[in-house]
Amino acid sequence: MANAKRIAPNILVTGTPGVGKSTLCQKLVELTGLRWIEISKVAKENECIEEWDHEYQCGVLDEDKLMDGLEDTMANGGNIVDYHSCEFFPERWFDIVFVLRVDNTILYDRLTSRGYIGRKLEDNIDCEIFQTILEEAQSSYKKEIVHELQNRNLEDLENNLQRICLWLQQWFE
Ligand SMILES: Nc1ncnc2c1ncn2[C@@H]1O[C@H](COP(=O)(O)OP(=O)(O)O)[C@@H](O)[C@H]1O
Repeated sequence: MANAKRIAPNILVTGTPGVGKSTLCQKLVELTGLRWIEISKVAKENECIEEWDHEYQCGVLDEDKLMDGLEDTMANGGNIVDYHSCEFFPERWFDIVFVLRVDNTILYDRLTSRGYIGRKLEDNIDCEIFQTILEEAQSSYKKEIVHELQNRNLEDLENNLQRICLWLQQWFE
């Protein structure tokens, strides 16, 4: 079994930028004590950025270097991985995958208040409208471990936290 040696499960939280991954992960860490792995941050700290994409104002990942660096941590389990893409992670790493979703009008407001404009703003809105990350997750992981979670407001957030904590409790049992 892929998770035979894990002391705790590995959770992937993914979705378009602005859907609320960091907010959810921060709360999950407080509730569960699991380790939060923010891929963008880890990539920067470990020099896993190959180049800078000027149009999108973001780094292009050296995926192989990043994966090698995370392998031992992931093998032990107990991690919540947070990233806006998911197809390049090894499938065996994750016990469950959550894809956060929001209505595009809500996402628009969140991204404009973050300072996104022009192409970067439009492409991220399109990414959500065309459910690109959900489809990416469904084609990269077993369908039964991929869960779509609406994350429009604080009530959704609360429900999502409860649902994930319940799943975790069952995993430990
Ligand atoms: N469930 C929610 N309800 C209302 N606002 C939220 C919710 N989740 C996140 N936000 C807000 O949306 C913005 C983007 O959230 P963030 O967690 O940074 O998203 P991501 O990590 O996916 O880019 C932040 O301003 C955050 O406060």
